[in-house]
Amino acid sequence: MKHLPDYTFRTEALSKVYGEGEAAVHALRGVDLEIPKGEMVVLLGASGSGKSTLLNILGGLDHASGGHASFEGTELTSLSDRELTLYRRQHVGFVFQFYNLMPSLTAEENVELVTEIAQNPMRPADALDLVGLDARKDHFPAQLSGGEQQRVAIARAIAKTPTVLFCDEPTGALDSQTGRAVLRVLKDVNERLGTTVLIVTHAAATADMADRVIQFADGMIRDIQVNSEKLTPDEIDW
Ligand SMILES: Nc1ncnc2c1ncn2[C@@H]1O[C@H](COP(=O)(O)OP(=O)(O)OP(=O)(O)O)[C@@H](O)[C@H]1O
Repeated sequence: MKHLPDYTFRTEALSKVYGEGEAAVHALRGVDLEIPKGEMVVLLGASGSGKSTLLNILGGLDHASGGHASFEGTELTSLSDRELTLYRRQHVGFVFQFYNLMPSLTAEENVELVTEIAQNPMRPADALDLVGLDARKDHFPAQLSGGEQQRVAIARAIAKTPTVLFCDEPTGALDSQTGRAVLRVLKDVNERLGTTVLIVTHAAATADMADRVIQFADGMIRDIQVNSEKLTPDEIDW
């Protein structure tokens, strides 16, 4: 019997239009996609090609205008706002370019903000340990480097043990050495926790460490590449 892979996400003819009439922007124009469980996926494409829009729809932050998108077989496009909120809370972690940490809280307290409302959280100290910051848990964001702050943001995102981790330009504000450290953490999360990881980035070299590389252009997928061999964050040519 043929083994069918389990998919975290599938989309079919997914479209998104912002605005109406002459001001309408067609951000997604029919996206067909399958993302198998547990993969690390990199989305590349020029500015304005629709990458963040796709992430926002798959992450339950925005509604599609047409087509289908499913998460583990559940149709996201037919969920109410309340159901999308529950979906995000249970299954989705987000990491953004700017870390969005609360400046008046320590690293550990920033992570606790999430674990307090999560269904099946890790201990905040364990999440910080996983990103290599256990020794910095009592530090405030201003006492941490950019890369360390991003690792706190990753700890916060993974502490609720999400099924999927969305990262929009996670290394965009970091130098190459610090960026590598952040990518090592993302790879670790993917491999050790089995979390499906989607990374939107302009750093094209990141693609070499992905299982799957999706190239976007003008709201459509231009190319999908499956890597038979992956490089480590230390091997990629930044
Ligand atoms: N809220 C919005 N209202 C109107 N247009 C929008 C909105 N969000 C995005 N767009 C437009 O949709 C298109 C796709 O934007 P999107 O942010 O998805 O692209 P992107 O590939 O993520 O770009 P970047 O790499 O610059 O982040 C762009 O033309 C953008 O201007």
